[in-house]
Amino acid sequence: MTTDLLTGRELLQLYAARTGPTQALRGVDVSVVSGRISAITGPSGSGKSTLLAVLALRERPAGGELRHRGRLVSSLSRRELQRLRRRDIGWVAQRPTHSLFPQLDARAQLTQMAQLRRVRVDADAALAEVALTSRATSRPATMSGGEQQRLAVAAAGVGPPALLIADEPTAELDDESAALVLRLLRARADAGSAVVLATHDARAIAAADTVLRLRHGVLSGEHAAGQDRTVSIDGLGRLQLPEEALPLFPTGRAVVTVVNNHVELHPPA
Ligand SMILES: Nc1ncnc2c1ncn2[C@@H]1O[C@H](COP(=O)(O)OP(=O)(O)OP(=O)(O)O)[C@@H](O)[C@H]1O
Repeated sequence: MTTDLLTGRELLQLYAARTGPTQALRGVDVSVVSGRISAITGPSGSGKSTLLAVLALRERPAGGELRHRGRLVSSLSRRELQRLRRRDIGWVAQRPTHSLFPQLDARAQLTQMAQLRRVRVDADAALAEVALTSRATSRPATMSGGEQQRLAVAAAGVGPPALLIADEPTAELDDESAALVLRLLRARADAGSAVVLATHDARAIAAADTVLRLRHGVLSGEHAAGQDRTVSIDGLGRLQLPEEALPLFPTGRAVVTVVNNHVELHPPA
């Protein structure tokens, strides 16, 4: 089943900085679809983690409109938001220990998550899925970074949740661990979760159904696997060219020709 779980229009996020407000998101339109993996990619500081935090309902956007199953998120009460975050949204932080309970062993991480979400989990099967059977009674602090990451993804995926969000889930992983994590994310998407990743990792990008590219807080491109890339054009007609096209326009100017039903851009002669 593929349906829009979240839709964001003109999302804006600002942070206070010493030099004045930083615009981390500057008018992002995005749809998050159940049953699919979306990868958000882009250079460091382009707004990936910020967009994840907004989509995970952990941060309120400073502007724009975010809808969850058609309802305006800004109209939800604090209690409704808390309930959604606890029951429906799995979150894997950039540092996996930030999304794990430090005092619980690996098996208890999964059963605790199941209790919070009011679902059942076969914890041993879930640990086996990420090759952590031998670590069932280990706490996060005694596990390697890769094991912590696999555990964090397994715990976030209990349910499965309607929305599963992971910030750089494969960045520090060797190929074998990355494949396990990506397989688990695919299994959760197949079970109905909308999966959203922020990633620089070519392995994760290749595993996604849709890739969104952010640059300077603006969505500069989007493409679904096997399809042409599309870019957003805002109400004023502005678009961002793909990064690889920029060297064609070293002066920052282009000659624009509208030809029948398409537009051509050339460097000035
Ligand atoms: N809490 C905050 N306070 C102030 N500025 C912030 C905060 N969080 C993010 N920013 C700024 O917002 C912009 C976007 O940051 P964000 O972390 O979303 O980027 P990113 O693409 O995830 O980067 P990275 O790949 O390095 O994790 C950056 O300029 C960053 O410095």
